[in-house]
Amino acid sequence: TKTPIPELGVDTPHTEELRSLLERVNDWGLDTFRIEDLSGQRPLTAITYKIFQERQLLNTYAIEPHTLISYLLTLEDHYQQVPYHNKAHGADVCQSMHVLLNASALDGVFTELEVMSAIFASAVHDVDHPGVTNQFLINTKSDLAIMYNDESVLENHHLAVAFKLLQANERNIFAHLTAKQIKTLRKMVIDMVLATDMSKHMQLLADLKTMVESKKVTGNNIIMLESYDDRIQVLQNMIHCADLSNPTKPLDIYIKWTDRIMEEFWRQGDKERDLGLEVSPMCDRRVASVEKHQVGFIEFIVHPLWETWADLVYPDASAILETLEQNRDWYQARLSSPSSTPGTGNLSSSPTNTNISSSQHQ
Ligand SMILES: COc1ccc(C2=NN(C(C)C)C(=O)[C@@H]3CC=CC[C@H]23)cc1C#CC(=O)NCc1ccccc1
Ligand SMILES: [Mg+2]
Ligand SMILES: [Zn+2]
Repeated sequence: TKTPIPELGVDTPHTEELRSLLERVNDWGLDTFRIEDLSGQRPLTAITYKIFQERQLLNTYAIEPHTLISYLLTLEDHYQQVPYHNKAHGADVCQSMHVLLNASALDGVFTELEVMSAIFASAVHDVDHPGVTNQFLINTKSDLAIMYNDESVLENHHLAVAFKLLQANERNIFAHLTAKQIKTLRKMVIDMVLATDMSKHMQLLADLKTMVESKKVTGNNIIMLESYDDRIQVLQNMIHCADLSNPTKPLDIYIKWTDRIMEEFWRQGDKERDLGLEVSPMCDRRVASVEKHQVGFIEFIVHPLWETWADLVYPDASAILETLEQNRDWYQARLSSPSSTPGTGNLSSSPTNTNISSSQHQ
């Protein structure tokens, strides 16, 4: 005798439009911002519920729809209202992960349980993010840094919150899994979310490159992964790619994510300045040397990762890599040519105090 669940899992007057947008849940570049508006500010619940249905996970694991909705709504409410690391980012990484899992080179490679672990991990991966970096939490001797001894502080916290929320019976979506299945799921989710700590990036990428060099495939180009280490390594790189996927999306969407992360970095810089701490790189809104950071972020972090991922699942991620390179070229062209705005002269040789506001992105 519970209240009936709305068709799309969330209460909205835009059912028709939201339904047709969610039909495109398998496509790269789905507009998460539009889903946020049409779902009554419930992008994470709407998208994750759709993906669980799409993959038949409710049937496979006897998950009660009410229980899934109850968990997702509570999870979503535990994402903080910060500029970037909010519920829309959680929804975006979850949907990006869902698309990456569909690569034909990975067809039949992962079990249903591994797939559910990956979708769950991406949905929860930044829950209760306070909008500041691990280094900031460590520098300010925060309770979280004390709790986790300065090691992957945020990522440990996201995991603890996500699993804590499962302890209520009405939210325990894994109630009908066997003890062995829960043990496997828990370990894989922990390994994936911990891999989203950027301090693990270089090691993850090095291991992925080694795997690509020694890649073994079946007759129809499907990747063979024998050990747990190989399987979790691919899933860790997959969630890391999803977490670093903003620059691979359509430019208008990429720019919106960039505006959000910069505002979040700049607010951290404001806090550091107020606390008399040294302002972190990328975090000073007064010295936003955007061009240097932007090129650095894509050139040294995002492109090397996606180039290697595109090798692993060749040719499934080629269009994604192409969009990334187009977006990079667009930014570089803008930053090296004289800006249309009078008085700023040639940006690339401009004083570092050139502050490219988001309005100039258009
Ligand atoms: C979406 O853009 C981003 C999205 C995410 C991040 C992250 N950075 N980091 C580290 C590398 C500092 C994290 O640990 C975060 C947490 C986990 C994963 C990655 C996150 C950075 C950017 C950027 C930029 C960047 O330079 N734009 C500069 C720029 C400004 C205006 C116009 C164009 C470009
Ligand atoms: Mg994170
Ligand atoms: Zn994230």
